[in-house]
Formats: sequence, structure tokens, C-alpha cells
Amino acid sequence: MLRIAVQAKGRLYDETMSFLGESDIKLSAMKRSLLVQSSNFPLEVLFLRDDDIPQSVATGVADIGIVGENEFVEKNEDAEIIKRLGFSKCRLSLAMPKDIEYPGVKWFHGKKIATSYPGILSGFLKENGVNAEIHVITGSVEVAPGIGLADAIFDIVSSGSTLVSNRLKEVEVVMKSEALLIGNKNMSEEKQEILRELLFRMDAVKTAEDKKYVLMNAPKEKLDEIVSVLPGMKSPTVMPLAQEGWCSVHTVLDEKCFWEIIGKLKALGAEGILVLPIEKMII
Ligand SMILES: Nc1ncnc2c1ncn2[C@@H]1O[C@H](COP(=O)(O)OP(=O)(O)OP(=O)(O)O)[C@@H](O)[C@H]1O
Ligand SMILES: O=P(O)(O)OC[C@H]1O[C@H](OP(=O)(O)OP(=O)(O)O)[C@H](O)[C@@H]1O
Ligand SMILES: [Mg+2]
Repeated sequence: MLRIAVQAKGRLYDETMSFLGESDIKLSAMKRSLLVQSSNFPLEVLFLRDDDIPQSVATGVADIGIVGENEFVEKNEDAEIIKRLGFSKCRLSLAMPKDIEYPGVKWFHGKKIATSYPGILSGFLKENGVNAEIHVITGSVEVAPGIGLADAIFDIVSSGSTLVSNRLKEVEVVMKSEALLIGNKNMSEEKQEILRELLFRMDAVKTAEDKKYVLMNAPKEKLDEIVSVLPGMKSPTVMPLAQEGWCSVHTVLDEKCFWEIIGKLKALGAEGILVLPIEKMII
């Protein structure tokens, strides 16, 4: 059985659970247990604080884990990145009081910076030749300047609204982060085999993520032109319709170019365009 460490509660928990669910990993009733087995896959889920996930994977307490890149880099534990998962995207940034002018990174010289990420911060300061005092706090970092605990902060930023409500401004983005699937470096061959199966499922979910299944009715005389604007995976499926002169065209479209292509299809006379989500896609 493979053991995966995931966050017990917090920002990563919901997205991790729905990602496992979409990969068809069913978990038996959880009721705040710390270790839960899947009822349909040889996987058990160990619920931890996110700070403890890199170490648990590096030491083999868990075989794999889902953790924010920020936490993984900060902890600097000896585990490997298996896959970038693309959710829980955020960045680690330096921020300062918004009313003070920012002349560049030298402003931080001699300042006191509050953070929960002293390792990443000290690396950045060293690279930039800045000598500052690092004050480690584990939460509510953004309030530190307002209560006189620090001059500036180094913390997670996503929408920036926490900074705004604490009258701070983001002045240096130090790293970008997303959820990572990390793994122990010495997994047995049996465990690696289970991991391959899990990755196969995860890839099917990821591949389908920004794709749509599109069906439309198309006038036969425009079929060649319609087919030429469709990227699809191979060529689209074309089926006759009961009504003379019309056919039904089915294809898969990438969300990124979706609206542009739909516009072209409409202009070419496509009608009754249906767009359906795709749950999984195996290529
Ligand atoms: N606002 C955000 N937007 C996107 N991702 C975020 C945001 N805040 C945090 N994250 C990501 O989610 C991870 C977990 O954040 P959370 O705030 O739940 O951590 P925590 O307070 O350290 O929790 P724990 O109790 O497990 O230690 C972060 O390490 C980061 O990768
Ligand atoms: O730029 P924003 O969109 O405002 O997001 C940034 C905030 O989100 C996280 O905190 P969270 O809300 O998870 O609360 P926490 O302090 O309890 O971890 C992070 O620690 C920041 O404070
Ligand atoms: Mg934490």
C-alpha cells in the first residue's frame, strides 16, 4: 500500500481532496482520523500540517505527499518533485507599508522583516546583498508592520487583498508556487508500481482539465472549412443528420482557444453548438 501525506485542514486540503476524488480515489468515512484508507485503491491518506509534509516524505513516514512549493523549498528536505499539480497557485513576496516610497531592494537594508519563510527569505537577501533582520512568526504575518512588530513582511500573496487590507504593497516577488506531488527517493518497486497507476489516473484528470467536448450541427457545404478550424485530437467525428444537407460534428477543444474557434464556427454556419466538460482524457 502507498501512503500519501496531505494537509489536514487549510488552503490545500479542499483542492487536494477534490483532486484525489476526480482521480477516482474513494476514501472511507474520515471522521477526523489521521490515517484513512482508500476503499478502491491501494492508497492510505495521512493527514498532517503542511509544514510537516516534506519531512514525512523525506524520511519515508509517507511515500508521497501533496504540498505547496513554498513549503517544500523552505523545508529543504531530501525528497523529489514527481509532478507539478497546477493548483493552489500563489507567490512569496516582500511587502512594505504602502505610503512609503520604494526605492528598490536596498530599502530592506537594516529593516526588520516578519515571515514564516526564513530560509527562502535569507537566501533572497543574501543574493541581493541586503542585510536585514528576519523575525519569524507562524501566522498573521501581514499585521506585523501595523502593530510595530516589523518594518516589512515576506509572505504568501494571491489576490493581494490581505496586503491591501493591512495597508501594505507588494514590492518584490521572490518565488512563484503551486501544489506539488513529492515523493520519497527510496520507494520499493511495489510502491513505484502503485505510484505509476496513480499518476496515470492523475494525468487523465489533468489532461482533461482545460478541454471541452464540443458538438455542433454543420451545413455539409461548409464542412471542409469547419473541419479546417478545428484542432481536435485527431480529425473530428462527423455524422449525418436526419435533415438533408446537415451533419453533426464532434470534437475536443482547448479552453484557451475555445472562444476564438467558436466564433469562427458560428461565422461558418455551425448551429446548436453544445459544450460539455470532460472528466478524464487518456491520450
Ligand atoms: N491565498 C492563497 N492562495 C493560493 N494558495 C495559497 C494561499 N494561501 C496559501 N496557499 C497555499 O496553500 C498552502 C497551505 O496554506 P495554509 O494557509 O492552509 O497553510 P498553513 O496555515 O501553514 O496550514 P497548516 O495548519 O497545515 O500549517 C500554502 O503553503 C500555499 O502553498
Ligand atoms: O493575497 P490574498 O488572496 O489575500 O491571500 C494571501 C493570504 O492567504 C493566506 O492566508 P489564509 O487566508 O490561508 O489564512 P491563514 O493566515 O490562516 O493561513 C496567506 O497566508 C495570506 O495571508
Ligand atoms: Mg503551515
